[in-house]
Amino acid sequence: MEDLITIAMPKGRIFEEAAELLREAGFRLPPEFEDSRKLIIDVEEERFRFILAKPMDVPTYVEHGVADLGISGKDVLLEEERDVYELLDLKISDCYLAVAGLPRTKMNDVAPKVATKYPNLAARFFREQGEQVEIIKLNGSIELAPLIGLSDRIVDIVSTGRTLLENGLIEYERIVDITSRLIVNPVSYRMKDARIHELVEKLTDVIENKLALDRL
Ligand SMILES: Nc1ncnc2c1ncn2[C@@H]1O[C@H](COP(=O)(O)OP(=O)(O)OP(=O)(O)O)[C@@H](O)[C@H]1O
Ligand SMILES: O=P(O)(O)OC[C@H]1O[C@H](OP(=O)(O)OP(=O)(O)O)[C@H](O)[C@@H]1O
Repeated sequence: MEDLITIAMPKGRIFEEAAELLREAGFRLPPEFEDSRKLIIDVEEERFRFILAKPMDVPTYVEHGVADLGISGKDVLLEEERDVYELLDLKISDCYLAVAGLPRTKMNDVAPKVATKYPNLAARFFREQGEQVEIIKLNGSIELAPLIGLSDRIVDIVSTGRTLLENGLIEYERIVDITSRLIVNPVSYRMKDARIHELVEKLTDVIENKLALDRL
């Protein structure tokens, strides 16, 4: 279908908030949308197709054009640096990225080690600070690394701060605030501009209304 719009959705913790936002913007998503194990979900009467991907892979699908749009954490966009445009800050799933470690410790002078799920972002951050570090890529439980001597520091997401606290770690530096973004493939943006603009306008209204309510 020529004017079908495909949206890459991140499975996991962003998914429900993103689905709620889409419903509020008028999408008639099927009731089983949030519970399904299907990876492709068509909402035919609205000519939208959703594909469900790992959060870190969403920009890849959008860059390659197999998805026109995608929803992605800013952390993922900063790590992946894919050729996509960022259209809208959805203001959901907020958290931040920080440098953390054991209290009262200095980074090893000779070969400081930093464990993270975000190797590109972390390397860039320390390079910009003029610090040479060795990056150790992990896939989860990042807070474990300084506790057992794998690294001097970590670069990881902080949300409530509970994981740091319960593991006796402290934050040394806040790197960047994170929210989820709507991203678009540059070609789709030109070819399907009317439908994409319509969607962006609806989402913008919902986000602004929510912000106005929060301010009350
Ligand atoms: N406390 C948090 N921890 C991690 N990510 C968070 C948090 N709060 C919001 N986020 C957002 O959610 C996204 C990660 O979602 P999720 O944890 O489902 O994916 P994931 O890291 O690929 O998970 P996993 O590897 O455990 O399957 C991040 O990219 C970030 O933008
Ligand atoms: O500040 P908090 O509210 O404690 O949240 C932050 C923690 O949540 C994430 O881990 P996740 O739960 O995704 O598990 P993981 O270690 O397997 O990535 C993140 O990597 C932190 O460890």
